[in-house]
Amino acid sequence: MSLLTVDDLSVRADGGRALVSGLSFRVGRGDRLGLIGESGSGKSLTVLALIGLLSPGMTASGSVLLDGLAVLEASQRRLDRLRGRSVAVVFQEPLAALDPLMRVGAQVAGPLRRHRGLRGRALRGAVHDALAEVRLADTTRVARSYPYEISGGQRQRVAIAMALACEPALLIADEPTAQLDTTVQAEVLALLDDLVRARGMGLLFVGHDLAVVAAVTSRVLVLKDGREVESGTAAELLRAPAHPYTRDLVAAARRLHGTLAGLARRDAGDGGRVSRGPG
Ligand SMILES: Nc1ncnc2c1ncn2[C@@H]1O[C@H](COP(=O)(O)OP(=O)(O)OP(=O)(O)O)[C@@H](O)[C@H]1O
Repeated sequence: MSLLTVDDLSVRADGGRALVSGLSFRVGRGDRLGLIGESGSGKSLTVLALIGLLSPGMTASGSVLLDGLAVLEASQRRLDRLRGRSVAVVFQEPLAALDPLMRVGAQVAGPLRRHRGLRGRALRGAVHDALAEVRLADTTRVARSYPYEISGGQRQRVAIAMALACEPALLIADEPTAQLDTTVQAEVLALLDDLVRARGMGLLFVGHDLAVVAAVTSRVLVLKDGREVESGTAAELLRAPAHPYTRDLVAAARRLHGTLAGLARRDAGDGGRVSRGPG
């Protein structure tokens, strides 16, 4: 059974025109789907609709089945249970997920305590393990730090550790590396790639940069003005984009990263592992 099945999803503001229109896609365990589009194309509204977090005044129609739950019709209580357990989201800005006044270790401990019932020494050990798993060196120092005392890349690693703490079946990553500089971005992408593979999770990766999205996903859906304009394997879209808009995205990615040769090499042979740099 598919983990996430989206059928004819549309999102409207106050009954006005559709901001997202007729989207359909599926993500199964171990699948990696990219959702790509320029600013304002409807990526964030789609993500919010999938997890039942659209703001008041926005309405979604169609159907979203996430781990067996019909999200658009679900009660708040069922949605609360779903988030964290079946699906976790990593957003662009890690500070949105972190409390600025709380030490990092206490924040990572929160979901581990709630979802896994851990306490005392076992909980401290699990916090250490969660921080080590996202390749943070000196986990003791990081755990004692406040979010503003660590770097942007370290904060995003902490946000990923919190998202993974409840062992979700599906990870949604909404432009998780957009705020990071190129080297750190490549490290965080490689980390996500490894974690998703190791845990056999489904991944929905949202972004505006085709080189980045293609580096961690196998299929890509291109969104423009809230509609799908094209979809296919990442390699197909990079080599032979059919829609003019996709061609623009490929051209933009080439300009940004100089060359897509690294990705082409990956697709040709080294088992789909993410290259250490997006270009
Ligand atoms: N609460 C809202 N009320 C009305 N319109 C909205 C609301 N939120 C988003 N929109 C509009 O819906 C469209 C899609 O927005 P969305 O935030 O999903 O785009 P996006 O692709 O995620 O862009 P970005 O990459 O800049 O985050 C935009 O035209 C936006 O102005």
